[in-house]
Amino acid sequence: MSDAEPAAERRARAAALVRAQQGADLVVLPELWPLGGFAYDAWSDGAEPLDGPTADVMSAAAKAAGVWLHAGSIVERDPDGPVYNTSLVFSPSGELVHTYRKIHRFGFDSGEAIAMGAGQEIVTAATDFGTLGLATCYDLRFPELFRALLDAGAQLLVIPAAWPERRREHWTLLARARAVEEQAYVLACNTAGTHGGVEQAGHSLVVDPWGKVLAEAGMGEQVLTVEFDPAEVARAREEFPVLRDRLLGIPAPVQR
Ligand SMILES: O=C(O)CCC(=O)C(=O)O
Repeated sequence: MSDAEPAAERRARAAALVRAQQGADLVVLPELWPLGGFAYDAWSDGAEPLDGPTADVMSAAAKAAGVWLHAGSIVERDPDGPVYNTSLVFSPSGELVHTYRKIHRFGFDSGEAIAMGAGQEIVTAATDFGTLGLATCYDLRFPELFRALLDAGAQLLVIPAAWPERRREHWTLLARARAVEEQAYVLACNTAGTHGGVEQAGHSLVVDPWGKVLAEAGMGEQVLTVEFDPAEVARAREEFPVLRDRLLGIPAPVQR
């Protein structure tokens, strides 16, 4: 992905990649890819509604391939509010069945916390092969969100991202931590190339409920194809039932 590539070309290229995945169950794209990820100068002009050009193209691509499609995120223009970093999930018939507005906005060296509104809803998506739990990029650092997704029934945690190369160790470590902690699959799809001059980490990865990395991409743009058994979530939770030992209600701290 290069900063210079126009959104229409990115959409056409992404749609062709999705169409080529016929026979897959689920396809996942990264965060904010139509606008070149974290190139926040482009966000205001490039924001689009939920029935805008990215949704149109992705709906058609999901339908043509007959796949569940987590189409990464767009800058959503809400006519009544701010813009949001919003993920889109399409069914194999091309229907937009779920959206998720990123809850934790990245405020460190990015304008996201200023430019975007914060999502307020925990979102899960029931599919033919299990329940997806939706999170986006920086959300990965906040385990309480993933506990809430677990409690809402999530079995496969899907995390599109635009994570920079300089913190790649955190990306892979946190993806594995969330998988072990929630005893769930983690499907973490990251951008490659540069956004606004920032080198992206690539290294999309799929982690099983035991924390084992089943597949990991390199730094460049690539399609990562992974076969796994969603029933492993139930097996892992049964075989090593650590989630049963959760403290339901943290005791108040004692002053000594
Ligand atoms: O947390 C990080 O290190 C990166 C987060 C980020 O780039 C994002 O939320 O898009």
